[in-house]
Amino acid sequence: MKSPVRVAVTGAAGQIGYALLFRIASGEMLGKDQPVILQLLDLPHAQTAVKGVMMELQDCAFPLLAGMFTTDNPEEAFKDAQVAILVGSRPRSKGMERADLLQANAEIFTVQGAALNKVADRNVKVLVVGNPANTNAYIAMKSAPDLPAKNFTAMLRLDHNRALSQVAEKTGTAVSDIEKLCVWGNHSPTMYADYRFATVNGQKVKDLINDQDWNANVFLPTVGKRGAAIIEARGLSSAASAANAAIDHIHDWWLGTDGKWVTMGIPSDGAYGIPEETMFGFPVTCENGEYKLVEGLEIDDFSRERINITLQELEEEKAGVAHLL
Ligand SMILES: NC(=O)C1=CN([C@@H]2O[C@H](COP(=O)(O)OP(=O)(O)OC[C@H]3O[C@@H](n4cnc5c(N)ncnc54)[C@H](O)[C@@H]3O)[C@@H](O)[C@H]2O)C=CC1
Ligand SMILES: O=C([O-])CC(=O)C(=O)O
Repeated sequence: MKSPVRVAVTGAAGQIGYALLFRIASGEMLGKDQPVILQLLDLPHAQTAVKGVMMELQDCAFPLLAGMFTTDNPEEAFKDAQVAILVGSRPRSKGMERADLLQANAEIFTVQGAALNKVADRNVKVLVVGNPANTNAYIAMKSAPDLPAKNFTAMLRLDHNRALSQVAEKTGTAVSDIEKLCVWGNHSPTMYADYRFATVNGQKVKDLINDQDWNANVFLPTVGKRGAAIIEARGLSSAASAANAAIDHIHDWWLGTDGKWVTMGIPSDGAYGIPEETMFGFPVTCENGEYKLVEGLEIDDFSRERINITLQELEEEKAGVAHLL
């Protein structure tokens, strides 16, 4: 039996938490032979609700759930954590712009970055889900100077999965057969989902679709505004699909992708003209617990324009929180 992995999850009482914790405990994230200890964080007023979720986790009798606790203290929640999924933040409500969220959430991520810096396992894999995810991840990274910057990532996987499904529907193919798709930039409507390199059963997706008008005017807006469409329809932001994307992101980072491309928000090393440290969605492959940037892709004029738009938004978000760092 492997020794348990400590997984910290913030916002444990929230709707993403409810869709996420059971799947972590059942082994879908780190493998069906990997015991886990859940270290849950939420605000003081939410502790009773987290205890209710823990009662349900207990009632599932998951063989891989080796322990769990809840706390409102980040330094307790992140103690020795090997995986930290930072979900807790204020979600966007109907009519609210993401920029409005920036300020309120920035403060949360300076505190949590500092706590990770102090108490987490030195190889902790951090995934920021709470919006604005890229900038929150950047803040956490900058607040944790003693941890390697590469340990901090932001969730672009939901955009990636949304793009996969749209491409599969358009081409009448199976999502599982599509390879080499990626999403560049910010987790926001400016993200640039890019199927120029994608293949399905060896055929080029670009040739199968062969419709730049659909790309620019249907595909990109559909993927980019999907979160808002779900809020409009449900009255609540995406939760199950977001939790699923978080599982995919950590699963692939931990267990590898067998050479397949996935999208992760990672601190830039300067590649593709993205300034160093910018938390940016890039195509990566994962192996031996590390992600690796897919390098050397050609960036055409349309792509450069789209990448610049999402980069500019990230630079503005970064400037908006500079006084906190
Ligand atoms: N990156 C992505 O693709 C996606 C990100 N999101 C974001 O995920 C976040 C969470 O969404 P939901 O679970 O739907 O929200 P929710 O409101 O249902 O749950 C948030 C939870 O976080 C807790 N919380 C707030 N501040 C906290 C703090 N400082 N420390 C610990 N816990 C704290 C709240 O008490 C609450 O239990 C939102 O920011 C949302 O916008 C949602 C969907 C996709
Ligand atoms: O749009 C939102 O606020 C929630 C979110 O991040 C998404 O569904 O992509």
